[in-house]
Amino acid sequence: MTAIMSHTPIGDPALTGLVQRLEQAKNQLDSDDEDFGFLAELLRSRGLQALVQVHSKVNSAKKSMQPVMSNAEDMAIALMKEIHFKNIPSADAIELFAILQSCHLQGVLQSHDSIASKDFSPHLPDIPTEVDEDEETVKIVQLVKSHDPMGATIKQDEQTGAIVIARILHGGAADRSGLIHVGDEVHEVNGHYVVGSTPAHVLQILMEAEGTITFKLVPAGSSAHLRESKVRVRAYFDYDPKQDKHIPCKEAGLSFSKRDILHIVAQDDPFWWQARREGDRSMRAGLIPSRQLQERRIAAQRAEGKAKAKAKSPGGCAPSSATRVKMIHYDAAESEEFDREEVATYEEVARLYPRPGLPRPVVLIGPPGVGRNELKRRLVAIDPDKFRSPVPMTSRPPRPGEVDGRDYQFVDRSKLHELAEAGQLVEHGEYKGHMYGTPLEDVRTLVNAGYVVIVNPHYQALKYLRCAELKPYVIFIEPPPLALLKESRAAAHATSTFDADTTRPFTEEELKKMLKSSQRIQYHYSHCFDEVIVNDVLSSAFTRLMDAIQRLESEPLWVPASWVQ
Ligand SMILES: Nc1ncnc2c1ncn2[C@@H]1O[C@H](COP(=O)(O)OP(=O)(O)OP(=O)(O)O)[C@@H](O)[C@H]1O
Repeated sequence: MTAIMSHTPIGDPALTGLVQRLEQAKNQLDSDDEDFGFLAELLRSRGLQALVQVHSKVNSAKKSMQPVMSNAEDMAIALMKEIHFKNIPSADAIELFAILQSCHLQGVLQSHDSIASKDFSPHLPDIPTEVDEDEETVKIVQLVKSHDPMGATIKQDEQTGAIVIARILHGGAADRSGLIHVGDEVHEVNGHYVVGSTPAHVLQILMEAEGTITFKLVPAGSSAHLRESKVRVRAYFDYDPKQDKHIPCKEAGLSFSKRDILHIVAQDDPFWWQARREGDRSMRAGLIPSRQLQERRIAAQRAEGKAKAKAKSPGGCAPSSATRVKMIHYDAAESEEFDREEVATYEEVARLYPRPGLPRPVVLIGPPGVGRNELKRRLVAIDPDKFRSPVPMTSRPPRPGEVDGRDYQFVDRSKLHELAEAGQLVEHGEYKGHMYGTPLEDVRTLVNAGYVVIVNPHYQALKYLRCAELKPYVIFIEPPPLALLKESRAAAHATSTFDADTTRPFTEEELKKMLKSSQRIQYHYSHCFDEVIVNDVLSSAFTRLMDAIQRLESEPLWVPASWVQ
């Protein structure tokens, strides 16, 4: 009540008016003093006044409001990097790092950037005033034709024969107009009546049109509004829509290369997803084959490969189909261990930020003899307080000078068997009647103690190591081409690892074997690799490895989405 009587000045005229009206109403209405008091207090409250002020400011500035940047997210990452590399960051810097790292702030920055990079112009000319008599059921939409296609595909409805909008590409001209929806019937394009004609005819009109294109559309019963998904995937194959005979519209396709990160914006069509290349702020999404479609294609390619191999088989007597397919790519003897059934198309990914005190283990994969041990040894030697490698177990007795726990953990064969049975060994094997193995638990212990764990297991160990718990960074160490491989190994007097009992150089045959094995591993496991380092000149390969580890500690990197959720 007192609040009404005491006239504290109110800045906003609308609020002042409301308070005055309230006073008048109070005299006319038979209502509770308490209610009026409450309302008056609310209208005079500083909070509401501030809100109204902000609203008025935003309203008046609306026309001139322009985003100053569209890469706030990149800036935040750059800032985080800068803080990370500071020797002794201040408490404020550490707090800022934590704020920038929070997923909520990242979400806000991401939304800001998408809004900021949207271009809502160009301005369209006025819509013609003459419209159909049945104007309630017809809408006229104008789009400006530019180098960007209209951002929609059309098809002929199988039942009615009408030309309808088949899909709207996210961010394309049609999507941005907000006026065209899936299922809308196209009646006219630039004054050409197209009811009863074919999609090809409509496309012809569109191609010939210049400047503004005017559509007369009958809206779909329920407009299927598109909601943009947040899914990111890593592609495991190259795709060129121009080479794809089955894509509904080649111009609407999105080309990409193996390992590209794609932002999937729509998955409503089981065969054709819509996607943008991550970081590509271009307006329009493009069509890409869905996972289901791509898996079918790979299966069909394999079946075709099998059939061809069968046809070629001498004397018409084909070997077992599984072996035959392997022989197309490799010699069968060495391929038995590969899992032929795995079809890598897309993997859902998310960004993983470096976790202070919990470094990701580094897994070096590669063909035998390529130099993984050498690289690991150099890392541990350069900084033993930072890099550690688990000590393997063996069932063989210690040799003179060998120390238990330093060179090997000397254990009973039964212990190694037990761990192997329980799937608790990263890798294990038999050599000259003795068992060897690296316990998974030892990797865990070192990671939790804050060490950057370096392991160089057999590629099949990826099955155990590549998991959400350990979140490893997998680097494939690749041999250089044969000439350079021969030259570099000879110059360094490299010792062959193919024969453990002698210290002789690699033979040419062994180097060729290394290259072949490298191709095989890459063919089957490249979807597990985060990076490939060519071990040509040892010192450069080592520098690249150190750079990779530094990135790992300072940058958010893409990992399987399940590791982050
Ligand atoms: N870039 C290089 N140039 C010259 N020599 C190299 C290079 N990388 C490694 N070597 C040498 O090649 C030999 C084999 O390397 P290393 O033992 O590290 O192979 P590896 O990949 O661990 O093999 P395996 O998996 O069979 O144990 C060693 O003598 C090593 O010093």
